Amino acid sequence: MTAALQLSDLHKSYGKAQIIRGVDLAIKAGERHAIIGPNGAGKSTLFNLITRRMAPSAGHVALHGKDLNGLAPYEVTRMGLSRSFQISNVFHRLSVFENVRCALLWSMGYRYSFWNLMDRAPALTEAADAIIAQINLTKRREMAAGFLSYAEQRALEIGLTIAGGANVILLDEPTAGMSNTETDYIVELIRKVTEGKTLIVVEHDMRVVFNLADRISVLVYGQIVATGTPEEVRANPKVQEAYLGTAMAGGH
Ligand SMILES: Nc1ncnc2c1ncn2[C@@H]1O[C@H](COP(=O)(O)OP(=O)(O)OP(=O)(O)O)[C@@H](O)[C@H]1O
Repeated sequence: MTAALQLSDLHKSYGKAQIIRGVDLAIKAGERHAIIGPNGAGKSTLFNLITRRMAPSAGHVALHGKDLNGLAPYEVTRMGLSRSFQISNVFHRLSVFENVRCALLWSMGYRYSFWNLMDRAPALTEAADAIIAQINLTKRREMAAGFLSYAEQRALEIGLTIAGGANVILLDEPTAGMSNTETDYIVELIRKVTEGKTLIVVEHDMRVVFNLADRISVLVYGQIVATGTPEEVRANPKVQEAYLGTAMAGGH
């Protein structure tokens, strides 16, 4: 079966600094895949290469078998790949509903100037409300996003990421800065909204990684040193070495 996402001998250098050094990875459709690794290992760079925010120095990324080389990021989005950012792209002054509707419009290729026109689009309202219900924010529908709690803002962020109906979702540290309770809440939410989709998540919290992921890849200095199920990765000596045993010890 064609992989949802296939990285082949992927390289990225900045001048003489080689940041991604020959990454090969096949992510299956419907898989939840976590990418972990020490700070500066190249995880965000890898995301930027996958989404075409950056062009690789060498190698290929293929989405559902189609080579992405030469495509613009928006073209990749249109092909069904969507990502969230470490820094939120929620509009704080807009309501929850307006934020979601905005993301839906973007995904359909409209510009913000069509805003009023879209007021008359019941189908759009219905679609926005369905997403708001999925991320458990129906009671906050009219609230300005800036007044939501941190966890709710991250939930909205996830809602915006899935709004376009993408079937490959990339989440960059979705639980960063959260308490344990908030983390558990967001993990459940991610599980729910990515059901049947392919998820690639960069995450530092090992509890989240081992809870959520079907498979894990460990990136160290721009190379994948291990890929496997949580059990396989936990038992891998190279991984234990990369983490000096510390982060893995808490990874239940
Ligand atoms: N535009 C750039 N020019 C030069 N070096 C860069 C650039 N962007 C990133 N780097 C370097 O590439 C390396 C990998 O960075 P990247 O942000 O991808 O790592 P990361 O694994 O996501 O780290 P973290 O876990 O801290 O977010 C770092 O050493 C960083 O300094």
